[in-house]
Amino acid sequence: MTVREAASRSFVELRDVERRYPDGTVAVRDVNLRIEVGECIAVVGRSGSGKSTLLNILGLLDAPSGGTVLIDGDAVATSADRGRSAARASLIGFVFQRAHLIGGLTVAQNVELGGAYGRCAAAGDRRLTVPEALAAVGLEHRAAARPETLSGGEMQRAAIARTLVRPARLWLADEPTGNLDSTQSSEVIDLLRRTASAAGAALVVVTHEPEVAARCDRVITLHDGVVVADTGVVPDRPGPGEHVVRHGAELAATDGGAGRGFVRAGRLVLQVVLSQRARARTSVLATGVAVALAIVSLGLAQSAGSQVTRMFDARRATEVTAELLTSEAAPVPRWPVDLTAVVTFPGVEAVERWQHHPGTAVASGAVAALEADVIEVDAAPGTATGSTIRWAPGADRGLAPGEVVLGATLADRLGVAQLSLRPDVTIAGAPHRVVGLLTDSRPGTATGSAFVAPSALRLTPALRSTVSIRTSPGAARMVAERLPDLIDPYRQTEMTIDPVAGPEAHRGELEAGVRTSLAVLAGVSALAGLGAVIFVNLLAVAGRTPELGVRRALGARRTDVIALVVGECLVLACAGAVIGLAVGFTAVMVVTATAHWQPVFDLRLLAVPVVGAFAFGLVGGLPPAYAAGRIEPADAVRSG
Ligand SMILES: Nc1ncnc2c1ncn2[C@@H]1O[C@H](COP(=O)(O)OP(=O)(O)OP(=O)(O)O)[C@@H](O)[C@H]1O
Repeated sequence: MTVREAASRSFVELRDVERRYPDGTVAVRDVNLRIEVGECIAVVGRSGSGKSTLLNILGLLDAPSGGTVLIDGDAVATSADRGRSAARASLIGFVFQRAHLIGGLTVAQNVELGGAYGRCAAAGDRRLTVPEALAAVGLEHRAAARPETLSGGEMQRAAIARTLVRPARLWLADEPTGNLDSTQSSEVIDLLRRTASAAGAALVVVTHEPEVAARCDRVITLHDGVVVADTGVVPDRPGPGEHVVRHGAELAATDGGAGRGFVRAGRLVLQVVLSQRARARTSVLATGVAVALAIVSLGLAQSAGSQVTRMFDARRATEVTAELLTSEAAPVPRWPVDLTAVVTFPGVEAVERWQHHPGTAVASGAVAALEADVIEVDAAPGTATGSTIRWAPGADRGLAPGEVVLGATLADRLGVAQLSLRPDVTIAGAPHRVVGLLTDSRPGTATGSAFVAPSALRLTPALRSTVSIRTSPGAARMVAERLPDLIDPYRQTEMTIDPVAGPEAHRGELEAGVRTSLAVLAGVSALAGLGAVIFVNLLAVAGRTPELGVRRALGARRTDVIALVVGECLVLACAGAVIGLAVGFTAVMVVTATAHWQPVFDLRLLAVPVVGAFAFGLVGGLPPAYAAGRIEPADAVRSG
């Protein structure tokens, strides 16, 4: 560009500008204007005449549907959002009717936000630091105050300070005194004029108030979207070459690089998170509950699974039962069953052999004769079978010849259930003293049988023997495999060995069932939490439309707003995940301790909060971020 071109060029130029809204309303048309640096212009007109629309086009919040807007010779108004955002950040300052300060941030933080999205600097850049800007508007004593505690005039002064920390050279004020009384109104307009002039900026004020318009150098009147009067240009201003603004690619170099941008974005995220306590609490809570539920479900799945395993090991892998059958034709095995080899086999802890003599005559004083199953047992029943015996007072808890332990049912039938009376019964014609009652027996319902020590009684032939073996944990399978050789090396008897029939298969099935159902519970709770997080964040974004609009007006690109919302969601999700992890592990400890289970902590569970934080932050943050990215700044600042 030649010096001549620069000299003949206006700072802002509108050529045949038109704005037609999608519903067909033509808000402004045929607007041709030139604005020079240093001018103070009032835009007046009846309600609906197009003043705000014109201001939004000048402020690059809205794009014209026809015509050209040149700022410093660049047609930025019709460029893509990214270019308009960058130009907004570097050139434009807004003072809105309602100040649009962000609640939850302090006045100083609000002012600081004015420079937060600036990616470029002007030569001779006159922007102020936050304390300087606050001092310039007389608000240094309210730096730490919340915006909601300021008076209307103070709010507008804070909004002016927010513009002073920007390198803005086109200041746009939409009804800046609309909510103020006449004294405050004059003060604010004078302050605006003074500070805009000191910043070397042009000031355009939309107003309904004639007193405000009277304080400006030039008045433009709109009627039905058309400029019907313009009092002209005041020549007392810096020359167009005096402020050369560098923007676009050339200015990106002054951005400070990706690292600084990241730190700046992080600070903005933290500001929002800390300022929106209620939303932060709800969001953290939803993530925390979901992560805790997932941890509890998965943690308990492991503990419960291992509990199932141990129960199986404890109950099943320590027991072996062998049934030995002979036939009536050859009731006595030719090779005598010898349990010595079984008793001394490694891992065997106790052996108990029952020889069943069915249909043996049993009688008592009260009952003449019954046929019952008489079982010869080496010692007292219960060493390996876990049978429960109620012993008679003074009995030595063993069976000697001439003594009998009666099954509780049989004792009832014989009318000898009163052990204290030391009853006698007759078995196969021989008298026996009842020394105990068998009330429960795991290998079968033996409460109808009578137990005697091996003796010379003339009993019916034993066609069935049961050998019950208790082993050390885990040895049952090996004992079962070797049992036929140990008991009956020549295979004289028919033998069934129970159980140890692949308990791992059932165990694995059961364990998998427990794990699957709890994993489904974990998944459902995670989805419910995610839904809650998305809902809360969408609500939060909807409530923040004016705030996000202000950020956009201050130069934030769509991607900045999206990154801000996703960043906030990530921070909240991380906080929730940490809390969820702590609560989840505590709950697993409490539940397992209460249920006397062995707690199982798989380090892989630590992945749950990490994955949870990312899933809740990113997946939960994307829908609200998308909604935030779609906010149109022009509509958003109007809606506030
Ligand atoms: N987003 C929109 N969609 C459709 N029509 C719109 C939209 N925004 C504004 N308008 C219409 O465009 C016209 C100009 O509106 P604008 O807000 O610019 O006027 P204004 O002079 O600023 O009014 P006021 O002084 O009441 O704020 C009005 O008829 C308005 O209803």
